[in-house]
Amino acid sequence: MPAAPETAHHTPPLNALRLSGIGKSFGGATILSGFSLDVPEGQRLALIGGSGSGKTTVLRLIAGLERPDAGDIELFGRRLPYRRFAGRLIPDDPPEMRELRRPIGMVFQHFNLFLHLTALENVTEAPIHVLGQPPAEARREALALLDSVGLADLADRYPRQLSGGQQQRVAIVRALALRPRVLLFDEVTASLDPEKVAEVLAVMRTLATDERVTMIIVTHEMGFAREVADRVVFMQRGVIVEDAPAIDFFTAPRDPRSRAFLNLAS
Ligand SMILES: Nc1ncnc2c1ncn2[C@@H]1O[C@H](COP(=O)(O)OP(=O)(O)OP(=O)(O)O)[C@@H](O)[C@H]1O
Repeated sequence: MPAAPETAHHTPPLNALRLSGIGKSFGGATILSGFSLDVPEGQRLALIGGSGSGKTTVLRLIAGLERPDAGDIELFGRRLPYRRFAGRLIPDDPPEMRELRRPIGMVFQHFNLFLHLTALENVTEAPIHVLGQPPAEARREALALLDSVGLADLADRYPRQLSGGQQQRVAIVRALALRPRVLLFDEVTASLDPEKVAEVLAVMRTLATDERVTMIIVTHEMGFAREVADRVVFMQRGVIVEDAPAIDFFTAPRDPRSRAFLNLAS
């Protein structure tokens, strides 16, 4: 059947993210080779796989914490300006790079909060000093966000005075304060005591109902991935083994390696 003609009423969703032919090695070890992935705007993608399969590296490349050795990264249809110099890719236009990456927020396994700042100051730091938001307005918005995750009363505490689950909720709010269009979550519950996992997953579940934000979630929590993700990408040794709607992946995985992984993970 011929494809339906595209009209103003039927435009395909914009890709929030496109990775094409990405290569990445550390030392002599090739972690990713010819890695490609398109993520439409608004999608909730669970990126799963065994330890060392390259999931964190994919997130770090998107966030700009690592440089690709080869390939292109596009955010909202614009290619990140890398150019080849002496056999390596280097950022070509740092201001443009920063601007293109601004809509990306990342939440890490180990929270990465500033230990000398209170919860509130952790949240307002970038809005005030990076975005130039007026401090009073940034504080008002940060307090509302902290309130939305049940932390308004703890806004003046320092990270060491908070539990791991509370610190991780501050870290999520810190990412949200920059109004990201893409949120990257890297095993955000992996460092938490089991009883604190639920409170962080509850916050992420609420976030996942916001249709405008694209989310890429690296997780070992298969129950959570099944519940919030639209799509699952399963990686092994830097290669995508299976890429499927979440419902299909969890009920009828096609690849024997996916089946083996799910049996191990469940
Ligand atoms: N900065 C680095 N220097 C050297 N090797 C690295 C670096 N970052 C990652 N690696 C290696 O790259 C491989 C992939 O790591 P990555 O963290 O992306 O995997 P992962 O799928 O996220 O694993 P996990 O589930 O254990 O976090 C691993 O073998 C890791 O040791």
